[in-house]
Amino acid sequence: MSFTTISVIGLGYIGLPTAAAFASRHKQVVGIDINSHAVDTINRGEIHIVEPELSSVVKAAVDGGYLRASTTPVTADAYLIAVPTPFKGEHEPDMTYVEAAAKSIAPVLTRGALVILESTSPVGATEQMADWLAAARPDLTFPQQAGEAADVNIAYCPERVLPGQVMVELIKNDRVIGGMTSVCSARASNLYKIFLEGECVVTNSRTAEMCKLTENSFRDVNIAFANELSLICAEQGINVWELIRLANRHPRVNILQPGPGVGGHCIAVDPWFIVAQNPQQARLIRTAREVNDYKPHWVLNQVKASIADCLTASGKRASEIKIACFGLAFKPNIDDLRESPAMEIAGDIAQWHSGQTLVVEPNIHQLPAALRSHASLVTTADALAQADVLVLLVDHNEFKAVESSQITQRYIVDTKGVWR
Ligand SMILES: NC(=O)c1ccc[n+]([C@@H]2O[C@H](COP(=O)([O-])OP(=O)(O)OC[C@H]3O[C@@H](n4cnc5c(N)ncnc54)[C@H](O)[C@@H]3O)[C@@H](O)[C@H]2O)c1
Ligand SMILES: CC(=O)N[C@@H]1[C@@H](OP(=O)(O)OP(=O)(O)OC[C@H]2O[C@@H](n3ccc(=O)[nH]c3=O)[C@H](O)[C@@H]2O)O[C@H](CO)[C@@H](O)[C@@H]1O
Repeated sequence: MSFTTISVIGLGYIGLPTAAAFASRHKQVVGIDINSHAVDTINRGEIHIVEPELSSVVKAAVDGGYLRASTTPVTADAYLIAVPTPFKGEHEPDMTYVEAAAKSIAPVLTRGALVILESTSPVGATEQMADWLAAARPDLTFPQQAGEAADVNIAYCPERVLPGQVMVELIKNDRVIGGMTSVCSARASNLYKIFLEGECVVTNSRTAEMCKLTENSFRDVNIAFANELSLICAEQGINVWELIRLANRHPRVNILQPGPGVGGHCIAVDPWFIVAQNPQQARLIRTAREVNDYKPHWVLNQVKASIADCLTASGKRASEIKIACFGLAFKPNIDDLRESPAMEIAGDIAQWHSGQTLVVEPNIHQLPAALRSHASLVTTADALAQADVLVLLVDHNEFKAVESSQITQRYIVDTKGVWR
């Protein structure tokens, strides 16, 4: 059965580009979101998030009549669920958004529908989602009871696009297809082939769930290695950036870069899903999370030491010292502040420091509420002209473009090795 109508549930960083990609191939796409501001914005042909090349694709899709957004679920041939899966409490996966999304589409499901879970999820989540749908629709059969002959097909197909390059990677990346049966996998592959240039690699739903968690845990562990090296090098008086450059000249060594910590919606979150389900086995994965989560505290201590040096050398009072934090986003050249170590560090500095805290973040127009009363948003030029202590937290292109002649300060904490 082919796909004429497609519904994407959750129109955020993943759902909106996915909906726009299907619509750009002239499928009839209805995006569903509980956020009416997002829905209204999309229906005007505009976007509520920052992602290169997304806005023109959404505008063309909406203007062409292929994409519309709504707060009310509608019947479709295929449903893709891309709602948040954060953690709650002691790093337990919070599946309440997936549960709500599944329950919201259950009433409009029809025989022959395909439901795909794209949200990053713990192992077993797709089977759980199938149970929620089956409980809500006893008149339809699902793969658990009916196998290949089920009325509704279900698959887990994780998303692995890199924020900042979503519109390219969405099309080009290979995609893992974890159908609950082989029919589910075949149908899910056919759906993605509407826009996919990469390959569809078929497995079962549990392996596909674990594959997504594995990819991000692999990266987290490797970044933790780099962050641990940065602590060791500071102790030993060695430049960690030079050290890594040299070690990476070995044909089989490829160390990642240290930074202020690991942020974002994914790498700082997903490894915990493995730890939560496998507390005895996942020792390295847990330690990597702890190493990366410790890094912002270490940076804060470096900043405090720098301020102490500045106080001694300048004879100023602490309240007269101006600190400038460069960057709030969780990685370079994006506006996403979620789970950002830079935000955490800037927030802690602003709370703790009795003098002025200046913040430079070229990708936002207003400081987030948590910072607004303790810090001011300024330009790079103003921060460089006014501050006594510079704290570089994100390697945005704008900061990389600063000439060494523009930096007159002696007190610099550079977490990304940009102003070495
Ligand atoms: N952002 C990424 O880089 C990325 C990459 C790969 C996988 N993922 C995963 O994809 C999923 C979505 O992430 P995101 O970054 O797009 O999140 P997001 O917060 O940007 O977007 C999620 C959207 O879902 C909406 N929503 C919440 N509950 C809903 C419901 N019941 N019905 C309809 N809409 C609902 C929210 O209003 C929001 O607009 C998560 O599981 C995430 O881990 C994200
Ligand atoms: C396996 C993988 O690649 N997964 C990607 C990842 O996307 P992301 O944008 O979250 O990933 P990163 O760019 O790695 O950034 C994460 C944090 O790590 C910091 N960092 C990075 C490299 C480094 O050498 N040193 C660092 O310190 C960086 O500053 C930032 O805070 O998860 C998405 C959602 O699941 C995936 O879809 C996407 O494929």
